[in-house]
Amino acid sequence: MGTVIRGGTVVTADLTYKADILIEHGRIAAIGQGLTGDTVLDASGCLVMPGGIDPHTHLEMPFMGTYSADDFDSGTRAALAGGTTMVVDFALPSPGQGLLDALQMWDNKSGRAHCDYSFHMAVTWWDQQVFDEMAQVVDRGITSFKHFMAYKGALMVNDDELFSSFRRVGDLGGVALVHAENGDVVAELQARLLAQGNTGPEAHAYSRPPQVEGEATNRAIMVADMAGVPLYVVHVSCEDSHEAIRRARSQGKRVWGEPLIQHLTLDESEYFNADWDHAARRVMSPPFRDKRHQDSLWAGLQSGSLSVVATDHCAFTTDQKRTGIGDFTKIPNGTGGLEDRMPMLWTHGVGTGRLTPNEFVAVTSTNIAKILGMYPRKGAVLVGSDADLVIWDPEAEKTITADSQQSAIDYNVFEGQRVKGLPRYVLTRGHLAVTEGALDSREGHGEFVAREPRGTVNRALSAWKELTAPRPVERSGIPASGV
Ligand SMILES: NC(=O)NCCC(=O)O
Ligand SMILES: [Zn+2]
Ligand SMILES: [Zn+2]
Repeated sequence: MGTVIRGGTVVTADLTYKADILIEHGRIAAIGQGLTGDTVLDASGCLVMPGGIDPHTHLEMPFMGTYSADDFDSGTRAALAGGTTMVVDFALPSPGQGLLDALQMWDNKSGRAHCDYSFHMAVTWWDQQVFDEMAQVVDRGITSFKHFMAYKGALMVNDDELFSSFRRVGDLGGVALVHAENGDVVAELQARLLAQGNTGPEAHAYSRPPQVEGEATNRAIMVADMAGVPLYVVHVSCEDSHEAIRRARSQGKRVWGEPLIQHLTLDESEYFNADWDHAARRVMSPPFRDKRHQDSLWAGLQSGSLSVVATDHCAFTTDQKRTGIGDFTKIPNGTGGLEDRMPMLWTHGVGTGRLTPNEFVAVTSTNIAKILGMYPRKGAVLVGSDADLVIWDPEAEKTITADSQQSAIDYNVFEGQRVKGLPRYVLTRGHLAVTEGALDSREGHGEFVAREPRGTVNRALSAWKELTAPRPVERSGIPASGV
């Protein structure tokens, strides 16, 4: 007979209405009035929404000489506790490593997941093997390929590699992702700052001004346009990058931008804290910005020029951060946020009137499900969709604290923040994983979600590129050669 969610208000990206929901075999079986089931969850006073999807996590990622501290166990527990029912992580080949080989490593790690997951494949180097294996990666349901324009000497790819890879992704019907920062300029600024005796975490922010992000975002947009591939810009932190995306979209280019909850709610003053640990714990790339940039990001979500709110969850312990004492370039880059994204965005977005509840659903779930080719299995409240649902109590409150979090690290960048709006229940494919903050999730419950290439945006872009492709002019009378 299944589980019934009774008496709530269903909120999707485009609709708000009162209805019960019946769940059977992990999927939504019926939506209507007066539904019955073996188990009844009381949703009175609550909103029933698609579970959050975080398309940007780095769980157990090898990076800067260490591994990010949250793995698929603690990371997906954190996700569920905060109302996120799916994560998309990055399979990251080390330079010279094959894509399929890297995928095998990520397959092994993800067996511990408590919620569903998928992968983006990173392109960190380029040759014929990478070109060939990209097709097999797409056949396995991974249709998005990430490129780092920063991290020179490690993950960074150059423009020729970027163009070749973007063309390949376009031909395979996928989406190109970029971390857009000019890695050459960052490396120069880092060296100069260190030489001048700027060794503390604040120098991390000085070494990555908004211009390095704006320049790289513009470049990636132009390269993607020439390659004929849809582009998704991760962790957009500033007006300089947002402006490039906004302009591209107004010109009809297929570009999406993803701000993070950290950039929306924390600012650069964190790096000037007198406590080294406090500042280093917040070192991430791009760094936090000033209020003007934050306002730009919020406006982008309101106007639709930015599409998705993610976390880039890449958590390091204080001990790991301390590797960079005396040299800010050695502080592992990354912050957490998986458990806090939904409550923080609700509090600072819906709670302030910047976002409607429907817009909240769009930017935390539905938009990315469409962009990545998994809608309406994910990101929807429809009969047949996976029962990944969050029953959201807009009146429930808590104070964020590391002591009560699922994440394995010893601090929380949002420590002490009061949030209003929390999950009453969270269901992952029908399994009740969270009840008012108490977790009852299962390690290994999470399943890999294969995605479809050649979505509607790809097809439209391909049709346009084909129509406007260079063609030789047919000429009847070609003059004889002068020789
Ligand atoms: N963002 C960050 O600082 N760390 C994670 C890796 C990345 O996304 O660049
Ligand atoms: Zn990045
Ligand atoms: Zn990232």
